[in-house]
Amino acid sequence: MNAGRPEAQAVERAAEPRAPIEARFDVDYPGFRLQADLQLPGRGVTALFGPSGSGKTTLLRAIAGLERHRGRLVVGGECWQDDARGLFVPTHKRPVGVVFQDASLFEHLTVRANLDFGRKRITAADRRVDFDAAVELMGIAHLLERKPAHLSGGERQRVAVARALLTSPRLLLMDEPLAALDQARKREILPFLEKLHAELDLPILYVSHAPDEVARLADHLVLLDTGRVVAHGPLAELMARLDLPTAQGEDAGVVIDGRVVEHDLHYGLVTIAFPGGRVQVAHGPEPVGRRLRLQVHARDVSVALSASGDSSILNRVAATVVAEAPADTPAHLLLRLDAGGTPLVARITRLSRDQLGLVPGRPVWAQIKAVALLA
Ligand SMILES: Nc1ncnc2c1ncn2[C@@H]1O[C@H](COP(=O)(O)OP(=O)(O)OP(=O)(O)O)[C@@H](O)[C@H]1O
Repeated sequence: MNAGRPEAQAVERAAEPRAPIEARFDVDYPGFRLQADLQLPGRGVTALFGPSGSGKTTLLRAIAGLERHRGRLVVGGECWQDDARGLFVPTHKRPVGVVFQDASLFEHLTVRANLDFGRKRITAADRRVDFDAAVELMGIAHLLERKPAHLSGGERQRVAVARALLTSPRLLLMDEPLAALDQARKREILPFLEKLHAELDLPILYVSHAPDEVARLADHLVLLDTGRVVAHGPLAELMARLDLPTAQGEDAGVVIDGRVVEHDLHYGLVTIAFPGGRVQVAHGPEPVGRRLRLQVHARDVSVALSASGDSSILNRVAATVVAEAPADTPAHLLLRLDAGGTPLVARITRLSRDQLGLVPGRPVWAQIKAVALLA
């Protein structure tokens, strides 16, 4: 173990802007074509999101170099593939960590030996993630002497993530790492992935078709459909777009990054502020100043013309109607609202729209029935 070694660095916490990831690929399978030309942020979590068969895994594997397709790829300023120059860095030479749906650990080795396998793939000089730090980050210290057969699904995935980190990657690729887990295991591992995100300055590409995971973990979103990039950009911006498939269905809604500003111990509420407003939600342990992500579903937002407090709905935010779009039933529509710079989406009936005259430019009050705290 590297405990106490002065040169061992737990994490990289560089504050300087990171070179973006440039990925251009043209994949031609019989009956399926993927064309992507993306510039992705060099830090944070980018989710590749889309329906089954849209090309998420194909794109991830092309980036890992597991399959060779036509394209160009630059990560952290290093070119890993450039067809124009005949350059293709083979996958085992790329500083990339990959975590798949099934943890694919060596069953005959202990957790410690599995982790050592990851660590020994690179020379001491190239090591940027310390053994103890990776173990601590994934909360697996108590599992080190066990064999994988004696781990739960969530624990296996945490070991797989730690093993990937110990290869000191410049990029972490995760292909539906939670898909094989039940809801309880998923809930167990999500906080570790959040910690990974918060503490490591390592860009992560995360394939998922679960909207709740994406809302919770992603900063940036790439929406794929039948091999095409439908849209990509910051998560909050894309979730508020009415013209994208994400605006439809039960999970439609916005994510808002806010900050805890006050606790009301008497009523057990915590106030979270964001540009343009504040909401109160059931009290949690989060200290004042803590940044939190909120999710507000379109189905939980209604619209009123006055700020009448004559209702049990606690959270009302002044907003302006920006635009409307069809919803999933002919009776409903989606309204995009602007609450002092923070977008909200409301799913209301067409009848209400006409009765209240909710046209673009109209000042309104957004009544928020429920707010989910995501992190
Ligand atoms: N090696 C291959 N040869 C031929 N076709 C392939 C190959 N790999 C994937 N495909 C096809 O490419 C398309 C995209 O598959 P891909 O696995 O990338 O989708 P996905 O978005 O990750 O789907 P899912 O969410 O179901 O995992 C599919 O139609 C699939 O059948």
